[in-house]
Amino acid sequence: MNASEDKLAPAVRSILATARERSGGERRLDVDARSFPDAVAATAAAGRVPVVAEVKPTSPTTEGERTDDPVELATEMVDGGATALSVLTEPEHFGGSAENLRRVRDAVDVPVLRKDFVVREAQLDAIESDLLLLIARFLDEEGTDSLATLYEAARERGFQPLVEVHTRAELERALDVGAEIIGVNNRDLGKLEVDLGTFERLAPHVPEEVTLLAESGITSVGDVRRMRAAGADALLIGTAIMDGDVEANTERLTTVDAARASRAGGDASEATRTSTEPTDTTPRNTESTQ
Ligand SMILES: O=C(O)c1ccccc1NCC(=O)[C@H](O)[C@H](O)COP(=O)(O)O
Repeated sequence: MNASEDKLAPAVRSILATARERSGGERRLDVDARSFPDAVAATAAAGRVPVVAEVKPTSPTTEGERTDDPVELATEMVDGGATALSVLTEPEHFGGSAENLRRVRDAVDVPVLRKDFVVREAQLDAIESDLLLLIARFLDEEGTDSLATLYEAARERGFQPLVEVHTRAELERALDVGAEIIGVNNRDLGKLEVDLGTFERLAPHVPEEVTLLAESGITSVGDVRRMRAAGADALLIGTAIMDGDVEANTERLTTVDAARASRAGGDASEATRTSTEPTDTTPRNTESTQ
């Protein structure tokens, strides 16, 4: 175990160990991806909040497992207004599978994210998807490929890489490889605690041209407003959608009156706020780091 792995929650260490062992695909993929930035722009233009709804049967922080057919759940999410879907493919800790992703992507026409823990190039070829998650914290470590290598390899295959970060240093690494889609995970993989302030601290350091997602811990209409006010182009929501009526939950969280505010203090392209509620669009302290 290396020093940075030692700081991970036991469940996450186990996820990473399993991910390292996983085999890759048999042939190099060539993906014709559905554009995520275009889908986000279309949703925003229609006056709704762009949400990536996650098919997440279970997780280390969830009690029990949802065993509904993933295709039914995915269809309900799209009917509820989801801009894109995230499908867990990690089997042991999240109850996912590559087959779930294949079936969901065949059944819907929105972009679909492969939500897995990819650490080596060959693993990119396991299954087609539109978006592909690369978690900065897990890469550039012993036994993994570098973020730069995986980012380029994913792009060459036609994937749209979503680079996930949690700290300022990880954000800089994402920007260094030229990431065009970045997700700030509010969940700390060390303690598995959620703090929406993570997104608020990092968002001012993200250039406007990047498509920026706020991930994890978004449970209420108030949280949606808070993340949009901090500059989120889109929100990745799992638990709050999976818990109960999936279509109604998705609709509730996508129809919030919450235009995105500028991340750098200037005018954001879609910041045509109609809400009468006071909203903080002040630029954040650019000195703050994590
Ligand atoms: O969700 C977990 O318990 C978890 C534990 C360990 C590593 C990753 C984990 N989640 C992965 C995710 O990124 C979330 O599923 C996703 O951001 C949605 O989060 P939420 O809306 O809080 O379910």
